[in-house]
This record gives sequence, C-alpha cells and structure tokens, in this order.
Amino acid sequence: MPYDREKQVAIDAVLAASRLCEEVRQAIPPAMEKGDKSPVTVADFGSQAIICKAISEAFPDDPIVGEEDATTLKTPEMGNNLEKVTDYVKSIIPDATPEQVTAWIDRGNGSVGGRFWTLDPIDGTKGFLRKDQYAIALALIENGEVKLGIMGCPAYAIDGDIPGMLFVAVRGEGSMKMPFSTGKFTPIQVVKAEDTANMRFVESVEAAHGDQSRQNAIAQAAGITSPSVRMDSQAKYGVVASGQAALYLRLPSPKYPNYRENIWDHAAGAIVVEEAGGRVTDMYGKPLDFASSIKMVDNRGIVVSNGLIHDQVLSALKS
Ligand SMILES: Nc1ncnc2c1ncn2[C@@H]1O[C@H](COP(=O)(O)O)[C@@H](OP(=O)(O)O)[C@H]1O
Ligand SMILES: [Mg+2]
Ligand SMILES: [Mg+2]
Ligand SMILES: [Mg+2]
Repeated sequence: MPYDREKQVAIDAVLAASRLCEEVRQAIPPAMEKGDKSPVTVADFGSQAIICKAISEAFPDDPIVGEEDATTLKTPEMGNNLEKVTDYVKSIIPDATPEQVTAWIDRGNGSVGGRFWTLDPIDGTKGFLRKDQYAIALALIENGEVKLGIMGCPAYAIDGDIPGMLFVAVRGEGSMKMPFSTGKFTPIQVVKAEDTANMRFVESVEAAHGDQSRQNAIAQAAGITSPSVRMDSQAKYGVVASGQAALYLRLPSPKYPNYRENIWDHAAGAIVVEEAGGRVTDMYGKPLDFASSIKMVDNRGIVVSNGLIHDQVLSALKS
C-alpha cells in the first residue's frame, strides 16, 4: 500500500513521543515562556526531538516543519532545561546527547514544499499543563494535499476507558483509531443523521483561541441543542472523526482579529476527519491551505463537521 513505510515510522515515533510526554506529565512540569508569551515545556522539546530523529533517519530528504525550535533552549536563561530534555529523551534513546537533541529539534526548522512533514510535538500545551487533553500531531503533505495524519492523544478516554488513543488516516484508505491499551486498530466514521445523541459540538477550552459566543450561536443555528463540549488540542478532530460529535468550530477570536492558524495545528486532524467521512473547511467554505506557508494566511476560522450539517453551518456563518 502507498505510504505504508511512512505510516509505520510515524506511528512508532508518535507512540514513543507519547510515552515521553506522559512521563514528563507525572512530574507536572513548569512551563517556560516563548517569545510570543505562549507556554512550552520540556515535553514539547523532547517530543519534537524524538519524532524528528525518526523521520530524519527514515526519510533523510524530507523537510519537517515543526512548531518548536532549539534556539531558546540553548540560551543561558533556560538553566538546565536542555539537560532535563536530554534526560527524558534518553528514556527512549539511551545514548542521546544534548548536542544531538538540539540538532534533532532543529530538523523541525524545514520549509513547506512539494513533500514535507508538519509536526506539533504537543498540541494543546495549555491542556497538557492543566492535565487535560493534548495531542502529538504529525502529518505528511505532498503536492498540497495531506496524505497521512497521525495523532497521539495520551489523555483521551471516552466513557471511563483506559486513557490513550492513536488516530491514523491515509488518503483514500479511511481513518482508524487504536487504544494504547489494546494496540488494536478499528475503522472510525463520523456521526450519522439518525444518531441524535451524538449531535454535539466541540470547541476549545481556551476562550481566547476562538469566539465561544458566536460558536454557540452557529451550532444552535445548525440544529445542535446541547451545550458545547470543551476540549483542548486536535483531540477535537478525533471526537468528530469517531462520531462522538458532529461539529468542531474555531472562529476568529475578537481579541486577536489578525491571528492566522498554523498548519501543524490542523493538518493531521483534518485528514483524520475527512477520511472518516467528514468535511473540513475554513469559515467561508474554502479548503485549508497546508502547502503555501507555515501560517494559513488565506484561511479564516475552521469548520469541521460530519459533512451532513456542513452547508447549514456555512450558511449560518454568512448571516
Ligand atoms: N488566538 C488564537 N486563536 C486560535 N488559536 C490559537 C490562538 N493562540 C494560540 N492558538 C493555538 O491554539 C493551539 C491549541 O489549540 P486548542 O485551543 O484547540 O487547544 C495552540 O497550539 P499549541 O498548544 O501547540 O501551541 C496554538 O497554536
Ligand atoms: Mg505552542
Ligand atoms: Mg498546536
Ligand atoms: Mg504545540
């Protein structure tokens, strides 16, 4: 099958990074602050190091566009954080050195192009710090199209199950989920019209990452009567893909009207939903542009649905 090797390498890397993240989380890590004031932890850096190493070794010519960068980690203000990251990486790669760790992280400074990977080593860092949801999101993009998406969601548990879920999608082959606890893959599908119990909608926990009052109004206009389920990270795409919600809305925050979404915040989730039968566009119905730059400059807002209610949501957004 096409992308079999990419898929296996990516799954193994995301599962290894998931183990590192959960290990860090046992210790409730302090957050460091990035230049844009957003938080980052030793686990974000460790996860990026592990995944970039794996992709680099298997596909040395493939660029990786990752969220993190080792520049800050190397500065004196960072204290012993590089040593801490290296120690966690060593639990997966025993002979790793700090120099290798920073070089692996910086493999994520690649550019978009014909074929490249995009990586969010921890999506939902704020959720990770709160002990809520987060995702390790990796996608392969070729000629403008996401071909493969992997999401590791170590805190994902539905109905009291043991936490930990992997979502995998290959273009044209459908979407699968795999509980970490069983290792068994099963196909997933978006919610169908008759399944009214799952006609829910999901949105971010972080009010500043969207427009919650408008999101709720639009969901109601699309016939969803129950209150939203708030959840961090691309785990929201997993919820829609596996038929536990019909809609995920992320409308521009009135506080940050010029914000543009990053490709690594959506590429993996988008293919998982599309291959499960759903639809993903921006708030004007335009396809998301994952190939032109790191930021989706020509897209505003994100609409993720089971497909059936998509046009209704888009028309509600017009009025
Ligand atoms: N003003 C804003 N509007 C939308 N998204 C934002 C934002 N500020 C930050 N984000 C993004 O929101 C992501 C988390 O999504 P969610 O709110 O769904 O959990 C962050 O990813 P990271 O946690 O990887 O930095 C960050 O990229
Ligand atoms: Mg971040
Ligand atoms: Mg993110
Ligand atoms: Mg991140």
